[in-house]
Amino acid sequence: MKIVDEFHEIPTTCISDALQGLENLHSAIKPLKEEYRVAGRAFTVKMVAGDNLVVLKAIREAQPGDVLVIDAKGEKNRAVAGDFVLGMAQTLGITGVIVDGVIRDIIGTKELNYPIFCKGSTIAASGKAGEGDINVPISCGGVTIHPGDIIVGDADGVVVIPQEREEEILAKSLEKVEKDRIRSEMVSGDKKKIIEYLDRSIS
Ligand SMILES: O=C([O-])CC(=O)C(=O)O
Repeated sequence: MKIVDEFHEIPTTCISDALQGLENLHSAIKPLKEEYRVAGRAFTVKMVAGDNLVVLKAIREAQPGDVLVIDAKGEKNRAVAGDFVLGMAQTLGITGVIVDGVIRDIIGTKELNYPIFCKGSTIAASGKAGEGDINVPISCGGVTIHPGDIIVGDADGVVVIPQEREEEILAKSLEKVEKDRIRSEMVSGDKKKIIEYLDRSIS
C-alpha cells in the first residue's frame, strides 16, 4: 500500500500524538462535513489575502491525488473559492482542499461531497489581480508546509506529516492506534477495571 493510503486509515488524533501535537493546523480549520476524510500530498498555494487568481493557476498545475493547501492569511471576508472553482478542482482529481480562510456558496459546495477544510463561509468573492505563488513553502493554520508533505484531515482537523519524517511517523501513529485499542479493551465498560486503570494512572 502507498504510504499516503496507509495514513488515510489512521485517525488524525493518533498522528497528532505521534508528532507531539506540533504539526496540527489551527483548530478553526474544520471539515465542511464531519464525515470528510482526506489524505494526499500537499500542492501549496500562497495567496495575497482576498486575491484568488493564483488558486486557478494551482488547480491547473496540481496532479490528481494532490491536496490543495491554501495559505489565505486567515482572511474571513473574501472567499478563496466557491462551488464553481471547487467543483473544477474535484473533477480534475484533486483529492481535497485545505484553506486557512473561507469559501462561499456553502450549500452548493456541500452538495459536491468533496473534502474541504476551512474556517467557514462568506458572501464576497476575492479579486483577480494575480499575485501569489504556487508550490512554495507556506504557513497555513500556524504550521509550515512544504510541497509534497503528507496532509491528513478528518472530523477533528488537519495534520501535516513532514516528508522527511513520514516513515517514522507512520510507525509511531500505528503504535498509537494499537495502544488506544489495548487501552479501551482493558477497561471496556467495566467499572472495576476503570477504577483500577485510574488508580494506576494517578499513582
Ligand atoms: O469565482 C470565484 O472567485 C469564486 C466563485 O464564485 C466560485 O467558485 O463559484
